[in-house]
Amino acid sequence: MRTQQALQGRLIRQSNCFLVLERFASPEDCARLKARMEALLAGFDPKTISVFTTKNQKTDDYFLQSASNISFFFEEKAFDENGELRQPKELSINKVGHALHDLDPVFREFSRSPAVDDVLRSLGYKRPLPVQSMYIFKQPSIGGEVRPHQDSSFIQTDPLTCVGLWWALEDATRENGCLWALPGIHKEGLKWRPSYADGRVSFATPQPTYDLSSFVPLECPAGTLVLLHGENVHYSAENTSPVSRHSYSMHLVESASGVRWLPDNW
Ligand SMILES: O=C(O)CCC(=O)C(=O)O
Ligand SMILES: [Fe+2]
Repeated sequence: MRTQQALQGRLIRQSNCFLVLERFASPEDCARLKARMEALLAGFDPKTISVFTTKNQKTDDYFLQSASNISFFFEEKAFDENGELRQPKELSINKVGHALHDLDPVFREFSRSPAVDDVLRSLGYKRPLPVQSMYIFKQPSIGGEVRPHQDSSFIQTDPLTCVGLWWALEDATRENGCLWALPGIHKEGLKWRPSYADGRVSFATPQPTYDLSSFVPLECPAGTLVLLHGENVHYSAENTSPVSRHSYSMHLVESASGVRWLPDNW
């Protein structure tokens, strides 16, 4: 099974810039990660409020510091007009990130498993280095969209080596906000990168717009691993359905010699 996954994995970098591998994670893996996230959420005090949206990306300190923390971001639509949560905190969080793969033992074990390592080696990575991870909830009815983007815009090395690993922990469908990807776009290179002002990352420069009719839906059952080339453009729509769409994703770069981490990355 592993070899088969590894061989399929090699194809992605040469062809469509994404690959969907069903049954990569077992039902037990998915249940373990979901239960762990439930426990982390139970210990979270919702007084720490930071909203995550990709509409007009902000860089407050809570967001910036989340690179090396387990931080909680609310859905934009989680609050009523008085600023109070409309639903329990468990159904109000957009995502948790961005160092689960390092700081949490359960996510760490999953993220650094031999199966993950096999896939990365099959893609040609010699010293794959995880740089960020996140758990996205796509909450029922209020799960926010993630606008079309390339992961390499935010995670840059010279040469570019970012790759995204995205796991469906619940079935992902068009109704609950599955990923959509643009086949072949990685061949056109990196389209946009954040600018930097006063030593801070800024999303002020306009991002490219894409014709959404050219994207393909990556609908998949729980347990599926989706591999995304760093220059692939992908997005996910708002979840207006009554069903959540939990996922876990991790972004990695090559850290072998000859590859330089750009110092102005977020
Ligand atoms: O899960 C989503 O909706 C988007 C995730 C994403 O953009 C990523 O993992 O790179
Ligand atoms: Fe992404």
